[in-house]
Amino acid sequence: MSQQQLQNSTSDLILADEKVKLTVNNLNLYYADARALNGINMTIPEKRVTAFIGPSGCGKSTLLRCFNRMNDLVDICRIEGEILMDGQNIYAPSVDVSELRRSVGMVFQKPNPFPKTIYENVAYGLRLQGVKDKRVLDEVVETSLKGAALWNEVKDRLHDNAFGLSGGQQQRLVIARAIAIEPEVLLLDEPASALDPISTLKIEELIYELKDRYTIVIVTHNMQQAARVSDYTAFMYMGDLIEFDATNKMFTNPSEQQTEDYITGRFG
Ligand SMILES: Nc1ncnc2c1ncn2[C@@H]1O[C@H](COP(=O)(O)OP(=O)(O)OP(=O)(O)O)[C@@H](O)[C@H]1O
Repeated sequence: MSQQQLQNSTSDLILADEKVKLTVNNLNLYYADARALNGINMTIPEKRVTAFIGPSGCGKSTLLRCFNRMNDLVDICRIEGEILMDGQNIYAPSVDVSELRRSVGMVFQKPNPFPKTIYENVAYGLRLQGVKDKRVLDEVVETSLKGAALWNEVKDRLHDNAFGLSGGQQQRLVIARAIAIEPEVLLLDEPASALDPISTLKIEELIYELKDRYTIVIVTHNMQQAARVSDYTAFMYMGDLIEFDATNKMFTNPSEQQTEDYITGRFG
């Protein structure tokens, strides 16, 4: 798939026509007394790729981490408002956070395979769930590695240590590990920023293929990447959501002057 095809295929989308997967209502987030997110309201459409762009420190990663409650791990972090997934508030007291993180997988900037074999990295989540049947594990490892476009490169070395893979292969392995437990949402925090251009292109193609099955939210510093891979783009600035629209519209005819200034490189 060429980069041109990646871009053109996303051109005629309208947010109002989409099925909603996640809804953010009046979300404020504080690190101690400093407010990092200011009254965010947005909907993330199902089985689409949504990109968060904006200058460093504007709150992209903070907002992304709200979707699987990773910010719970930060002591000084406090949240007001709600986030609904399929209509249920993921911040309700009854929510099982481990279960939420099973449904909402996350991949970070730096590939973080476990110090285990390629096979065991992918099988890890299933083993945690108590799956022991070798046929089931073999099958999930194979389908997940195929799903992450890595199978052909590793099928003859499944029992080698994952650290022997290249950075780009490690990142696809981490994606295979994430999809092995069949999440509904995949959060990608600058997944290609540590990779060379060819590995980056492979990750972008992979994102394009995965969106048929998952709702994908990606934080990226790279505007060309946002334009290539995403269906929808959110532009953030200093904790505010400035504009959120179909990517094609945002990059050709943004509604807000601030968005235009940012995407044309006038600031940020
Ligand atoms: N754990 C934390 N403790 C205190 N402040 C934090 C923490 N994480 C982020 N912040 C602050 O919250 C604000 C938003 O940061 P965040 O990392 O979400 O921005 P970002 O847009 O993802 O930036 P970048 O593109 O540089 O990664 C920044 O002012 C940052 O310093």
